[in-house]
Amino acid sequence: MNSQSSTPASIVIATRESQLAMWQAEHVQAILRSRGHAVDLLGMTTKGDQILDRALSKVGGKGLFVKELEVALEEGRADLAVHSLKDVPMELPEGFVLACVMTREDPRDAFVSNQYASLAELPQGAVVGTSSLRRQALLQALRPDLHIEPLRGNVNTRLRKLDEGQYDAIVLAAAGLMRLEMSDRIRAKFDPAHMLPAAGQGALGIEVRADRQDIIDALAPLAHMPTWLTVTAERAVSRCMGGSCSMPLAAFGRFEGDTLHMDAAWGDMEGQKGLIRVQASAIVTDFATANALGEQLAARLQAAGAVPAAPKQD
Ligand SMILES: NCc1[nH]cc(CCC(=O)O)c1CC(=O)O
Repeated sequence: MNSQSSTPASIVIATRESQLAMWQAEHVQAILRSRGHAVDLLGMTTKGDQILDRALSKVGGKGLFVKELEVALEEGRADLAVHSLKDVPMELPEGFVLACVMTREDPRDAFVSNQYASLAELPQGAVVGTSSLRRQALLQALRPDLHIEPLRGNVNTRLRKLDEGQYDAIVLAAAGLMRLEMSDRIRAKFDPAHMLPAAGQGALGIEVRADRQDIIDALAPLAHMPTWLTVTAERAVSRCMGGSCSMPLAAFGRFEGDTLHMDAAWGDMEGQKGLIRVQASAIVTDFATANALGEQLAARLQAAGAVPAAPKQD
């Protein structure tokens, strides 16, 4: 397909149909409309069945949901996809790029419970729901007495399971609850110093085909550079650790002037090394310095005993 560089007549956003995904797509739709673009949504039902074999074999990466949207981009049925950056694999499949990263919502994790106001108030041996290995490792370091039980599903499903009484508390990203106007469910926000967020948590990234310069140009004004640089450093930690959702890994950065202060944590799945935490700071002004800082954090994690997953060949 030819590379296009004119202003697009109308822009189509591919989106999953969960409430959070729809909110995120509509958010980008509203911003683009306010900038004078005509924007439509292409809602896509669940994974698998809509993926054509041809395209499936071409696209790599992890999340099936992300893949499905990429197929729509590849086939030209849509122009962009909005993702929670936390769910986007560290390496996009060939032919796709992040056109921009937008302003970050609250990056913290939220403590959600119908009986207890905070983690500290949970009784000994209370049951906390999360399927995130990162949250599990960090919670266990804070409160070794807690019973962590798996909790899957979208945000609404997880809240329903809490309300049914299966857990004393659950941990969710504050950003998701705030976007869905369910901040009233948040009993406490964790201090990132205790519950270090996942790389990219709370930030939205917009994925496009690398050859769609017209869309990349249209999205340029939506970029928030401090967020983009911060999540670039966070994602570099993850990439260097071979991170995926099957590794308990946290990476979080915040700017103070030009200096990006970073924290990272890695949890030992076998439990022997416990939780390894490192810090580093550097002046970050571009993607190269952001990546270098993330790589330094990953090197420090490994020097302290963290074990990266099988290296990627590139
Ligand atoms: N893994 C699911 C997911 N992906 C993004 C968010 C929340 C929004 C965000 O972090 O941007 C959530 C829910 C959660 O972790 O509680």
